[in-house]
Amino acid sequence: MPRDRFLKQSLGNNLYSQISQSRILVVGAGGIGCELLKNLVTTGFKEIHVVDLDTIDLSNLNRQFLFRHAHIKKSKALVAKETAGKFNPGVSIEAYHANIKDPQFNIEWFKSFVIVFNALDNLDARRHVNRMCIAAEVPLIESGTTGFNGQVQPIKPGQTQCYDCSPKETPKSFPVCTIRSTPSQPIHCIVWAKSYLFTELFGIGEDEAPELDHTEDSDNKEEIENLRQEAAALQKIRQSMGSQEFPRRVFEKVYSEDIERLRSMEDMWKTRKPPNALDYETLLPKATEIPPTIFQQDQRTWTLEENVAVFNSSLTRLSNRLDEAKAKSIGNAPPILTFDKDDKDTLDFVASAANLRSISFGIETRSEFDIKQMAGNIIPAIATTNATTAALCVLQAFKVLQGNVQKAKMVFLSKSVDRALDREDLRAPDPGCAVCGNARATLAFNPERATLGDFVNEVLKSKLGYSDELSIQTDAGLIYDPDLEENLSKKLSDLGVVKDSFVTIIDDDDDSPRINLILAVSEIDFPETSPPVVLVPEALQIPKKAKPTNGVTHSETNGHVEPAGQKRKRDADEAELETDNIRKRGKVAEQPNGTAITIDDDEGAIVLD
Ligand SMILES: Nc1ncnc2c1ncn2[C@@H]1O[C@H](COP(=O)(O)OP(=O)(O)OP(=O)(O)O)[C@@H](O)[C@H]1O
Ligand SMILES: [Zn+2]
Repeated sequence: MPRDRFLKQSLGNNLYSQISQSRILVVGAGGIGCELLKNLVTTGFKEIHVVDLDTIDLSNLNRQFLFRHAHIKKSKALVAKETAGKFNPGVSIEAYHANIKDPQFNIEWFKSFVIVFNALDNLDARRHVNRMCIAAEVPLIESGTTGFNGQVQPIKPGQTQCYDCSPKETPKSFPVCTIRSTPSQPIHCIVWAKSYLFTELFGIGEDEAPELDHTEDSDNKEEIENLRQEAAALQKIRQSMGSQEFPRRVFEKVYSEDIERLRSMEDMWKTRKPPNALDYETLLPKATEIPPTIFQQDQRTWTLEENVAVFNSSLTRLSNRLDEAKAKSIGNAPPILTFDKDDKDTLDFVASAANLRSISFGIETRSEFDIKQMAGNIIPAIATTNATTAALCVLQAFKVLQGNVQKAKMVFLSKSVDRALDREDLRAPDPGCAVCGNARATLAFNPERATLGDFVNEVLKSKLGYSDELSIQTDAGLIYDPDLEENLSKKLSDLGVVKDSFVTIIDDDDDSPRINLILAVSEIDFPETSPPVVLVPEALQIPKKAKPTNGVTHSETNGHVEPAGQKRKRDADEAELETDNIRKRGKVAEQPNGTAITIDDDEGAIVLD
């Protein structure tokens, strides 16, 4: 078949046959996932499993090209299987419309794959797959994109850093006082409009908003109390929703009264510019003259009066919607509205309310288009970035599959004039990493018989030589330490140690503790004569904890060690090519600046750097 002939030519016989026998997993069938599936299918992988929990949305169609309009609301995984399957009739795709964290995807299942690809969009799922791959000792190709930036990280358990070896940024939240009293940037006003004003008027209140960080509350007790009273007053105004007076009352409350109150707190403005109250009466005549089409002009910043016009009109539209919802609602829970960047009424309200607050505080205003990006925390997804990143994932996977993990690289894609692609050597695992800096084994036990005492005394102390200073943690919490002796007589199964969960043994010895031991739990039907609990493997060497190396980790490349992150020009050997041989075998075109080499020989290899 011609397809296979060309694949064999371009990949070489060995890699080709390895690829065609590899059972692989793709987690996520979104932006990167669609591109990846297409690449994997056309590269000759024959058994691909794909998991995605979501259904197809209209906004996915511009880049998730395996999906069409008719597929909206259908399962991403199932439609991706159908469409990508057609690219190569020889492929078998197994699709799961499910969360990768579901118990059916246990360590045994992960072990059945030769390699796993992450094409996810959130930290939590990425961390989970990383942990499962480490436990199952399966290589993982981790990837992600934001706008023009992309990143690929090959992870080989035990040999390279895992996803959790380096700290990750958690989503940004803002102290509540910055948002409610002392904004200084447009984003502060946008968060105020979206998470405070919108939810107080149409939702269930600000306390649920993830963008608001209440940790500083205890330092500002008095101001927090004032803010609570402000919110309570707004709740009263909410009761007049639907009346002609409603927009005026909201406006005057938040842009006049509340601002005057803030202004009167002189201490607050010693080092900052105080805000100015806005006067509804003076603004209204001009605002009423603004044509109603103003809110369609979302690419330019609106004037003060234009913002007032959009504020009034969106407030009326949203009030009417809430009224209609109330008329239709059954049961006790009052209907609410939630902000959605694609819901024009809610966006109009948030954009105009944020801009009015910005004007009051002397902060620059933004166009509705910009506010949409910021309020939805969206950096636009770019199809080209996803496509390039997915291609890089496959190229890195080749190296891992060929056993050349020392040649695999962390690859960065960016919008740069000089160099769109950059790479870094993979680093050695961080000994202090909570996920991979641990010893691992399997804990097998008989749920009918095994007690915590059997486990602690027979296995941990007798066989592995732990001292009394140890504690045991399950996914649900602490089940043993020297103060929890009463648990020793309880069955492991009654303490939450269940199949497919994890148990962590922490050595609390002061002098030279061992690294944590993470046990993946499996239940086995033991014969009556065998011990009720065993570890696999039984003889386990658990190293002592090493002192972290202050972030200066080293990576091994071709047998020599060099500081991670230090860039070195790739030589031909590293590019998996013997320059001389290539020159003899095929055409080598070296670009004048020496940065790119293109090889085109009879075996079809093309390498670009
Ligand atoms: N726990 C999980 N289990 C399975 N699939 C997941 C899980 N978490 C996220 N996903 C999937 O990962 C994919 C990530 O794709 P992508 O980043 O393109 O996001 P999207 O939701 O499709 O698009 P956008 O967020 O840009 O609107 C999504 O299809 C999402 O459903
Ligand atoms: Zn790690």
